[in-house]
Amino acid sequence: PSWGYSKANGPYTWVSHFPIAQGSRQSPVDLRSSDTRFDAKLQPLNYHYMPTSSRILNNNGFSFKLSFDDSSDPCVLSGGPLDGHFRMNQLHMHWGCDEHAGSEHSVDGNTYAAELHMVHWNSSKYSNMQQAVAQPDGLAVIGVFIQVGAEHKELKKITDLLPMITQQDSKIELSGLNPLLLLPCSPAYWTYLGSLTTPPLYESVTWIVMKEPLSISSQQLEAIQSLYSLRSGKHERLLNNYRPPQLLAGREIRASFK
Ligand SMILES: NS(=O)(=O)c1ccco1
Ligand SMILES: [Zn+2]
Repeated sequence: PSWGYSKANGPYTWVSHFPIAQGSRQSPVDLRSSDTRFDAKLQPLNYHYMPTSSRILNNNGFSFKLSFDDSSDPCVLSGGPLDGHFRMNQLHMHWGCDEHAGSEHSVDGNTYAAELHMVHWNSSKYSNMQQAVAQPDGLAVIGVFIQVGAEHKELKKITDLLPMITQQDSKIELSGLNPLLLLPCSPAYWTYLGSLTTPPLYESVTWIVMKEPLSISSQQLEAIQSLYSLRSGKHERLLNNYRPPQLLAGREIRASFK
């Protein structure tokens, strides 16, 4: 069966078709304070983000994905640990089946209900996402932890539409989402060199994980957990689409904060 998150085709089986799963720069990782070092030379992140139109797709049982039209460059990331400019191509999420697990990265072993990923490709060096996706300096992904609490107004523009795309491969247009409002107030982040957390697991990602989580309401989390998938042949809820933490294998994790 093609890869997924069930026992038969989940993260521990991926190595059979994607040997890089046992590579030395795999993601996610546990962000352990004993492995992180404050780096005063880290620049602030610089977002040139503005409200943009996108299409939300229940992308065949891995997650829901908002694809942006990156032919112009409405959303560009630079600064922080990055050299050059990175264009946002898509954003998506990972979640569990309860609010205590679901994120991919963890902080000293603590996991969150979900994790938002904003995927950018290096538009200073490559001409599109497909060219950049397998290059060691090809991608930059911002990870934002999500916990249950107050409703999140901007994410509501997405979660309100999810009931319309519960069936796999269904899609819907969404205009006017402002990715800037999907970032936490604090600029504090961790950064390290890693990989895609889903096959093909390319070791092409400079990870930037924000320290401060976003809050969403329990109703919003339920809307996310109500997406369906046919991945495992059965028509069932798409849950626990997160990869467990991988070996740091000697990598350093830098913190932009003390
Ligand atoms: N989950 S993630 O952001 O590493 C990703 C992007 C594309 C494939 O996997
Ligand atoms: Zn992801």
